[in-house]
Amino acid sequence: MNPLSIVWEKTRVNMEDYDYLFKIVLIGNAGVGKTCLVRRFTQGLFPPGQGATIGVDFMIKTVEIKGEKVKLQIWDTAGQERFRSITQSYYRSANALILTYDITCEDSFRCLPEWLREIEQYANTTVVTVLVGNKIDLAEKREVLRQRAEEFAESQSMLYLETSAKESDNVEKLFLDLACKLIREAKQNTLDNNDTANAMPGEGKAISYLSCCSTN
Ligand SMILES: Nc1nc2c(ncn2[C@@H]2O[C@H](COP(=O)(O)OP(=O)(O)OP(=O)(O)O)[C@@H](O)[C@H]2O)c(=O)[nH]1
Repeated sequence: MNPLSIVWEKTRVNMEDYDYLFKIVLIGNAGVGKTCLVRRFTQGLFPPGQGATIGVDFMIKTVEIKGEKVKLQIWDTAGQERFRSITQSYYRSANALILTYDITCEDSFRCLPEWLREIEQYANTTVVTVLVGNKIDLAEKREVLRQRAEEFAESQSMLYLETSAKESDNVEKLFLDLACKLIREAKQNTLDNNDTANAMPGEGKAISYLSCCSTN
């Protein structure tokens, strides 16, 4: 077979590999559990002695929702201040941001307005943002009341969820609910743009969503 046709075949297969492609970026203070959330969701494990992320890490997971294949590109950013200029460059093309804090660490909650300023400055205005309070397995050490976090999230038009990467509480729900919301918005957007006739499987829907989705 001509090598060119092999390349074309592969491209064609890849294009049909999924119905939607979404980019999700996790942000938040160092040590709140971003990497553990990603690894719990993508690999089903809680890594022992997880070290700090250097720069940005990347994982992919494809899930099936109501018969449609959804490819999630998940970007795990370093929370440390010194990596901020690198991580900011990943906001722009994100379809969704998971802003994470640690329910046992008041400081990580108090920094949220600073993170929101970053989002406002660097992310697309249409990005979907979810606030996540992680480490709920450490209930006895809780420093941030759920109601306070819920009210804060509502005031900022963010979705809110509490998770435990360690115990696997709400981790699947976090990513799957987010994927469902992104699909809904992509479909709405496709309808609004009336461009379904030209959409290629695994290609057109994501592209039209990426370019002009509406959120929250
Ligand atoms: N008890 C408990 N510990 C957790 C949980 N999630 C993460 N941790 C612990 O918190 C620490 C930091 O976790 P990471 O996932 O590395 O945090 P991070 O937000 O990615 O940190 P940076 O990469 O520095 O930004 C590690 O010691 C984890 O074992 C959780 O749900 N429960």
